[in-house]
Amino acid sequence: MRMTKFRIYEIAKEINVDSKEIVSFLKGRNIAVKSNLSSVDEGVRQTVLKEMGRKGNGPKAPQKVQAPQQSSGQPKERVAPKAAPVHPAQPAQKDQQREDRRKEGHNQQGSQHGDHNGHGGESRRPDNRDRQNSGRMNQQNGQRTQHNGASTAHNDHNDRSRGSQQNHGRANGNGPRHNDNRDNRGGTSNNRRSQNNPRNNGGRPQNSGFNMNSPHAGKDMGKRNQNFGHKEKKEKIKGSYASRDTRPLRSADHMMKNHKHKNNNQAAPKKQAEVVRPTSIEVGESISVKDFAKLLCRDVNEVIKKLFLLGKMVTINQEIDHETAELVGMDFNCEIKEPPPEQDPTELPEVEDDPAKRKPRPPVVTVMGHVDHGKTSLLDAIRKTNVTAREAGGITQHIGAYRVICQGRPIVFLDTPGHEAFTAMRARGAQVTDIAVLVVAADDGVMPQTLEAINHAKAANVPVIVAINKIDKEGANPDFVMQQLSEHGLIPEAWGGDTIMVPVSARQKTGISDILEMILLEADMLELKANPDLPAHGTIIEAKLDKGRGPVATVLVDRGTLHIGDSILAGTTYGKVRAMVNDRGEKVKKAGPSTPVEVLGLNDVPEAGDFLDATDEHTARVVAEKRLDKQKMDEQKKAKVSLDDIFSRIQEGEMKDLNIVVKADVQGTIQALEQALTNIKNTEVKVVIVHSGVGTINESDVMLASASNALIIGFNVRPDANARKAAETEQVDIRTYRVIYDALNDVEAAIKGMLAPKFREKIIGHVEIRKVIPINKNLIAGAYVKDGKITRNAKIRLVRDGIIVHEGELDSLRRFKDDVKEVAASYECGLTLADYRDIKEGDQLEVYIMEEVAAD
Ligand SMILES: Nc1nc2c(ncn2[C@@H]2O[C@H](COP(=O)(O)OP(=O)(O)OP(=O)(O)O)[C@@H](O)[C@H]2O)c(=O)[nH]1
Repeated sequence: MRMTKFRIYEIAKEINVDSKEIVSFLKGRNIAVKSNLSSVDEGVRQTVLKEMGRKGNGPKAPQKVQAPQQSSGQPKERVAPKAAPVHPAQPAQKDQQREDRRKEGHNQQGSQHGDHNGHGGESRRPDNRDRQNSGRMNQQNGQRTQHNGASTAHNDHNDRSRGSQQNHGRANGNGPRHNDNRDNRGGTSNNRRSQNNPRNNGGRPQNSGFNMNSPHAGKDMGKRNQNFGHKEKKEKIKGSYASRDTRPLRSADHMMKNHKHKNNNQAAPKKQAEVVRPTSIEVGESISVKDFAKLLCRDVNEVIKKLFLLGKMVTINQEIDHETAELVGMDFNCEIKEPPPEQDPTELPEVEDDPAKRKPRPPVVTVMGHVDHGKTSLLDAIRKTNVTAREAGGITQHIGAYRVICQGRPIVFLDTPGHEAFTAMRARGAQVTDIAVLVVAADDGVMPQTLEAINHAKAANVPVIVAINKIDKEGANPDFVMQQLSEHGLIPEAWGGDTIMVPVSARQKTGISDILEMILLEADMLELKANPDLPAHGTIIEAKLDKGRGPVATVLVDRGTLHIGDSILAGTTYGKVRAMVNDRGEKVKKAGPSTPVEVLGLNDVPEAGDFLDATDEHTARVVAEKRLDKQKMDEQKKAKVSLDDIFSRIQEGEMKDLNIVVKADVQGTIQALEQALTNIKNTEVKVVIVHSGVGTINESDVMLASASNALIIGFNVRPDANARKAAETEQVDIRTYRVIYDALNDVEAAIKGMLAPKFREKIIGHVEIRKVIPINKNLIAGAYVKDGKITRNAKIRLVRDGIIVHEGELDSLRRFKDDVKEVAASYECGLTLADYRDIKEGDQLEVYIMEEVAAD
């Protein structure tokens, strides 16, 4: 910015002292000045104003004003104080003085203003000093000002009249007397008003200040033109705020003028400071031209012009899109940014987790395996040998997870063996397990649940370490187990694969430290790390309502550190950590990464698998409430993948893989089905068999399907009661078939979007055959309705040991000797099946109807 220079004589006028006095004052301070024409910078000027201003404003000042060289000859506009910033204290005083004097002068002059106006019209622009002192002059000149055309009084008169005009301008509308004099102010007054007092013209900047209502309008024009000359000069000298750059800033202009009006001397430099415009702004998808201009700090017309040049004809209230705003922004050297995405009210803002600040953390292990292969025994063996023995005074306590120490390093074990808890957790989106230990009994080998466990671990992408248990037993054959596992993709390291397999005996506690060492080795490979210095984030492992303690949740912290007193949010619950208890029943004050602790202080019982976060109290409560609202809404529309909506989900791009769990009565069928299903070709979707097995569809299948968002296809098999219940709560679609072709057709049709079933099967009850009585040639079944009901018209499915042996209809249904339409739960009945006689005691009947599905 160009440095503003001030002439000595200008400063002298400003503070009513002799220029020579200033020259000598400056010389005395070793500031090189030659004469009153020398110029000084703002700093020097401020010094002079400060040091000499007091003197200048003293009682001597009025006399100074009358000095001839100051009241005539010099182009006073050049020293117009608007351009010259002064010490802030002074103008305020001056303003006050001026206001007082204005009142006095005004009272004295009364209506005579009009008479003086003719002179005033030809007068020059007043300088600041004149205006400042005009009140005084009015007082001083007293009678003299009443003589029209008196040449000696002319200047004074002009000065005085301008002084009063200015004050009128400020006070305009405040009283009838001021209004009376409105016209008298003529061009000069209007000119000044237009520059100095936007309030007088409704805040609109006017260039002319020409008052059309004035009876002197014509005269005013002329005067205005003259005054323009002055004004232009002044603008040139000052690099004025009225320049092109600043003019569009109407509101800022307005403010400046108001400000100026109060303090003429301060205006110009401030004005320049306010012109600073943003170099970047945020604009959403669209914005109105008006708002855009406001953000840019530009006049709306400027923006419209730019848009016009871009070929867009828009009006002030019209919306422009982000891209257009970007183009305009470029022209104005302003970057147009996208606003940050809106925060999901049910989620906490992401915490910055700098990988460089992460520190190694202990691994979290889950033990899985087939029933009775020794999962619990292994967990007990590990706990006993590594917790109670090594950590004195510890009374192990079941909190859902525990820590053991091996080679001085902790390992965390989840207490619930089996893949059920693991998968249930995963179904909720939480994956706390780093490593899975698969227990396989050396005397039993790979069993159905072993395979399930393998598939669960694979689906979760968790590395598996195999514990070949019960090696102490007679008939134990670890090699055979290894071979079996190899067939299912787990090839032992000893055979060139990458699966660690450790022979152990949970009963004799052998191989325990080996397996722990292997866990640590695997953990090292995984490079498990977490930053302990962040706000805590963890997963709820277990939660219950304790009579004495209220909601108690076991949390496994996975990042950050949880402290007593932290405000926490867990699923839809929230609260403050009141107390924490570790797996040895000790009270702790903090819990870092991979530390399981019981947490007290939540307002309700969260669910296992919920995430826990430490955050501020308000956020915890608000987010929990929002989650509760969302949960309610979601429950209404929650649905897992079902054959019926596969197509629409493919269309929406939601589904790339169609995950299927296949269960069948014999292994051969599974293979055939798997092959046929994976052969279904579609460009958008790929069929993935996440698990397959022989036997009844069980709860574990449902949980795996839920976790993998899969559907279950059963071939000649049925879901058991637990599976049915789980499928209902987890909203898993189970489809059962008796002909491979039907199954393939359905899947294919669903993928192609052609599956439009008009009927859907609805199971209405379950009946157990308790006795089979042959009467004549018929076989009558004495049956008991276990749940729901059986109706005469219903269809039935005869299931023996989880396998469907017949599907058909009833021939008759009786209670005692009467034919009945239906028999309710807990009643006995007699029934015969249409065209089927192979009924045995213990057979189960699944009773169902085909329900019409409402068209979408
Ligand atoms: N001989 C021998 N028996 C064992 C060993 N480990 C476990 N057992 C026995 O095997 C049986 C089943 O052991 P659990 O630990 O209950 O097996 P699990 O896998 O937890 O069983 P579920 O909880 O029913 O799934 C028990 O009778 C144990 O005593 C072992 O290393 N050697």
